[in-house]
Amino acid sequence: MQKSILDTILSPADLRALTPEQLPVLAQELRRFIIDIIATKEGHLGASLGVVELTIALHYIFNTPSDNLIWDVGHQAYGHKILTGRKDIFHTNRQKGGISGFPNRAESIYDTFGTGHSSTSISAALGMAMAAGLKGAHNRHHIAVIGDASIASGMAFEGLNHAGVTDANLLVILNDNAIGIDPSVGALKRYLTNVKKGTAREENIFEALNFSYFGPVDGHDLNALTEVLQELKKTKGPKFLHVITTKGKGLALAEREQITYHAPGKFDATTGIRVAKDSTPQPPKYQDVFGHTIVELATLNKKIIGITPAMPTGSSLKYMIEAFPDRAFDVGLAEQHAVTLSAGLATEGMVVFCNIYSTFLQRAYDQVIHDVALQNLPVIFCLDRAGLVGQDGGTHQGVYDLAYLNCIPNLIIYAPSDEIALRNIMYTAQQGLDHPIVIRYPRGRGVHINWQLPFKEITIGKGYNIIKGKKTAVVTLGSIIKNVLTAVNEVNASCSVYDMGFLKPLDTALLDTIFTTYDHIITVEDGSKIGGLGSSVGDYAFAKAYKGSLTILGIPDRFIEHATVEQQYAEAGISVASLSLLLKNLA
Ligand SMILES: Cc1ncc(C[n+]2csc(CCOP(=O)(O)OP(=O)(O)O)c2C)c(N)n1
Ligand SMILES: CC(=O)[C@@H](O)[C@H](O)COP(=O)(O)O
Ligand SMILES: [Mg+2]
Repeated sequence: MQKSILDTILSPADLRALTPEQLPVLAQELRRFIIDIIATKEGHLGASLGVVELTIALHYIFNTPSDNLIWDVGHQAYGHKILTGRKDIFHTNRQKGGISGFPNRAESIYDTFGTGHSSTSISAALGMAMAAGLKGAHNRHHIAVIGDASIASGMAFEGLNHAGVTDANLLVILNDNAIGIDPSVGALKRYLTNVKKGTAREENIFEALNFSYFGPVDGHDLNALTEVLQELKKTKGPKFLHVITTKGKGLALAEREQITYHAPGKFDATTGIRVAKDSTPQPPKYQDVFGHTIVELATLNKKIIGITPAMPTGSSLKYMIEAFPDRAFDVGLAEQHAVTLSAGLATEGMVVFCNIYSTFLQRAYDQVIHDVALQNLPVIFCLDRAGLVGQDGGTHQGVYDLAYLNCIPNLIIYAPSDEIALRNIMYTAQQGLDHPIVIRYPRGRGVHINWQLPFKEITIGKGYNIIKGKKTAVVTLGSIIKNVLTAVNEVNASCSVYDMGFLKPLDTALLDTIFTTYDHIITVEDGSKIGGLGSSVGDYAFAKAYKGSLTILGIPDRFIEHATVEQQYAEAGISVASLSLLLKNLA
């Protein structure tokens, strides 16, 4: 059988040997290859399909990896991976032991900078360009490809602001498809739309920032792309190229339903139709419990406001945005702004639910301390995707929140053991607390089919005994209790199980009882072992001169890479099997 052009590309050097006429054929093959693999292996789809031509053009014109190419977020880098020697292992994408779903420096010399969180590419590329300048390597090019949602983030502006006063050999390419995961929002989006329509009356803002501006260019026209990139190669200093693309390009359904096809799960590679989900009733996703409960509460409490930074679908705040468009806001890809905006709203007595994925709140750490906790403003943070998140891997793990929040005064920190507890703590929090509260819950589904029960108030700072046993107490919090209870039942362990619920305030009265009752305490959490529940219990045990032994289980002091959540639990020693083994040995 005759080899496809794609089969002959083992590295960008092979790509650069092609004639310009061969490039559109390669684009077709590359698109097909991505679709065929992602249809069964799952992953991010729309973003990579949208940059197929741009990816080919960049590796064709620039001398990668000597020229540095950085993909912002990195969820659109599948074509880049395939063209840079990873075609044969692309089917292992996002699986344990396989390649990462994001650029990763440990994986390839072509992945010049690890990404996953957005809006870092301009700063990183500028750093590389400045270093090259200092080393006298003035001919090397440094390219940041950033999306229209990601460029609206503060960090991207910080990079542009600095780059504009340098002579760095930096090329920023705006891949403008007018959508993030959800449609892009904000004044910048409006401006970019006007630029595309030729109706922008303002001075070009990128030129105003001292960038040489090129575009807008059709990002699916390989001739236009290669031509403009050649031109850019000859232009010195900071340059900006505005490329217009369609997310999901080449798969009709993905073009039409861009939100769904950002990461569609399994689908038919020919039709694009998604594989039907099991129709038997299932417990709800935690995100939907949040999304529907906030609508219920907002109906009763007119002061409730909902905030999300660019994740209305992922957080399910979209339900409130639909129901109460004047009280629920997608503020764009801007976690820092989301937190301080929430603080501002709280100063005026609004009851603000600020929903941010655990991993993305890392961006707004100072805002949590300086703008919320220090001023003791009762913002209600809902941290979705807390704990281990599975295939997104190391960049997206929500395992640091308990530790990085534990040390902040004034914060209440709660991890519901199930979706009913999530609902009840949301109800409790909106009644008015004296402090800000962080509610952290995992990716995925809860455990109850009937979860929409009447609200019950939760007592702040109170933990509970769930199972009574002898000698050993297992002390836990959050949804990981499911693994603990399953393990206890499986091995018929004669231990007690405590659901602390709150990391802060810690139920020290309950701990006092536990210290006097048990010789051995095991803490279990799906957060970093350092600084979370185990650390707090350990500190308190030390202060109380507890004579028994303490075993702390949680996420070890290393990054947990992509795998299924179950595999990641096993790696951390908190899977049902690992807990069963531990409890069995105790018995
Ligand atoms: C700091 C941060 N917040 C949120 C996200 C989640 N996220 C991943 S992709 C994405 C949208 C990116 O949109 P855009 O930059 O336009 O790229 P596109 O998907 O359109 O290629 C968001 C919000 C993230 N990765 N990082
Ligand atoms: C690339 C990125 O950051 C998002 O697309 C993320 O993968 C979403 O995660 P969920 O699938 O958990 O919403
Ligand atoms: Mg976009």
